[in-house]
Amino acid sequence: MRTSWADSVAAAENPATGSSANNGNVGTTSAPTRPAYVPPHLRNRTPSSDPPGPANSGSTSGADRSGYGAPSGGSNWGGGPRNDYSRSGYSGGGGGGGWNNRSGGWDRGREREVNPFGDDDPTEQEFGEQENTGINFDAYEDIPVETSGDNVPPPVNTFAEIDLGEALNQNIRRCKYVKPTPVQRHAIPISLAGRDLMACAQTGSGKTAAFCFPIISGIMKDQFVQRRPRGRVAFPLALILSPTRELSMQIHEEARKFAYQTGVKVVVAYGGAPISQQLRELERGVDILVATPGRLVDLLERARVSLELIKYLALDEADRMLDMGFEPQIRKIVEQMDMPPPGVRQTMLFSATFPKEIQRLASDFLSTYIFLAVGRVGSSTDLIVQRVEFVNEYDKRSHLMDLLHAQKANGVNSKQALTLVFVETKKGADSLEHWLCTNGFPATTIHGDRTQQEREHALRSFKSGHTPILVATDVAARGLDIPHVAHVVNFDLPNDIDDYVHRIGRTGRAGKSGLATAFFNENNASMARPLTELMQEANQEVPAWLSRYAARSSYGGGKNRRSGGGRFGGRDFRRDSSFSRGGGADHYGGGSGYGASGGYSGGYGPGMTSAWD
Ligand SMILES: Nc1ncnc2c1ncn2[C@@H]1O[C@H](COP(=O)(O)OP(=O)(O)OP(=O)(O)O)[C@@H](O)[C@H]1O
Repeated sequence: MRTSWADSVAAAENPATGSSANNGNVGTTSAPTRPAYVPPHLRNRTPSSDPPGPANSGSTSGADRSGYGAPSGGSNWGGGPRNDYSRSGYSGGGGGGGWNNRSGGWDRGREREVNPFGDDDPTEQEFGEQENTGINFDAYEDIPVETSGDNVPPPVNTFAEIDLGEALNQNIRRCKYVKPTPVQRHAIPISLAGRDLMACAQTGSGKTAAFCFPIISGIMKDQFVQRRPRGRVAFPLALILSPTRELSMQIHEEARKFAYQTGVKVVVAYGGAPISQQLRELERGVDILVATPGRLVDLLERARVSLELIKYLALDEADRMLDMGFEPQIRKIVEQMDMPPPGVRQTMLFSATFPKEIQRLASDFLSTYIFLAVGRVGSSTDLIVQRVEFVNEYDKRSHLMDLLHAQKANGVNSKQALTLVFVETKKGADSLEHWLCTNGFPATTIHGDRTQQEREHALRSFKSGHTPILVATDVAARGLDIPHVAHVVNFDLPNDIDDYVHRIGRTGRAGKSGLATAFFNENNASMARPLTELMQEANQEVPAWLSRYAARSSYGGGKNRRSGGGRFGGRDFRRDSSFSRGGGADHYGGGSGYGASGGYSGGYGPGMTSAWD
């Protein structure tokens, strides 16, 4: 059996040169014919060289309760560099300066913009030290892909095949993305063709870039972007919504890298942080707004943001955004404010899981969309070794201790092998963190009762390896991309298999392997069957005792029906007759109005069902 620690820290092969796949002439041929790109918020304005003030600087000093180490510098969490966008840099102006032209104003802008890669010398060699040199793409080669919808644009094999623009291509090289991941291969051409998209791809497979690249590229290329008034109200062109503050911050950091020196300005707004700073940042102009729904509603109600000019709407973790907790806020933002309707704006929904009920809801927000499934909907990646152990409630702490001691005994450098422990409640998180610390294991915690400053500090401390154990509630379950998470422990199993998929997806990312251990006992009986099926799908060894639990349990509805039906049924809900309106030929017409009868089939074929009963 693979050992988690060795696996997770082993750098995969395929060191990237960073330039091989992107040496094509993408974007260069059309430059002379294009007019200069001037971001709309800078039009009608006299160029000036005075830099704006500091952007949201995040927290820096909150002492962690664990008392283990201070956060190291250079972390991506909070404390971000200033969005020091040079105004003169956007002028481009005459002399044939196009959006991919490096002369004139464009270059001046490049000099002044803070380098989000954390290195002031943006040479290819300097970027060679980045994380992504170890991607094992072979892990994704034979992944099944399903698309449905009308006239699906064909996938690409390289970034060079897509006209993203030279500035963006250069950032892709800086990120050491040598070639697109499968979801990027399919989703980027679809989005660039202007199509609405519902995309489902496994955790850690590069969905962020899949929606960021077309948005950035689209804004860069748009010669007819409306002039936007400057002043108290911000008029973003793209809106990216995500369910948690930390995920919004992460998307912002990523998008800033992708948008570096493109002239596209990315701003983030999330709760728990001072709104005044975010307002100042918005006033300076925004092309792409990354936000959590609550803070965005606040900004909209204060009339400080208008969605009138939105051309691109992306929902990350879209199924979470449309579940009962968030749906009213999302509907308010998307349907009841001034956002252009589906068909006028372009909408992209991404997640690793997409229950059919949520697909149906989501179709309200889309127009004639394409459904894309990379891998099985809601499946976990088989890069993650999944173990389930029977542990009674009262034994959980000592069992965790045994695991941690075993890891320590393996002598793996803790900075390269982080452990993320998921628990059910905020109190449980605090209490477990305290217990771990008093037993000599540096731990910190993230959950909804901590201040935003504490949350950000905890993440920085974990990410840097200063505190190699993070005890978390589901607030950390989705989207967070933390290198070196080698082990995810489900100390308390969630009640929903999709939550499990997202939690374990914090390891085994971007082609690397990882380990996930779940503590299972009588209280988790309802999870036995979906867990068993998920593990079988991912070619994991299922303990005999768990199979017996699964055989005893039955589905009485509830949340644990596998997303989209897994391998046993359809994925795109439009293919499921119980969701169609009269079974007509209109299944792929997209849009709203599918007469959902609530007849969720679960996707489990009769043969399969009997195998479990
Ligand atoms: N083409 C690429 N080449 C190399 N690395 C990549 C590529 N695309 C993305 N990555 C890296 O893969 C990691 C995972 O990407 P990302 O966070 O976008 O995954 P995700 O699919 O959104 O995951 P989740 O479902 O957990 O939100 C990131 O570190 C990212 O930088």
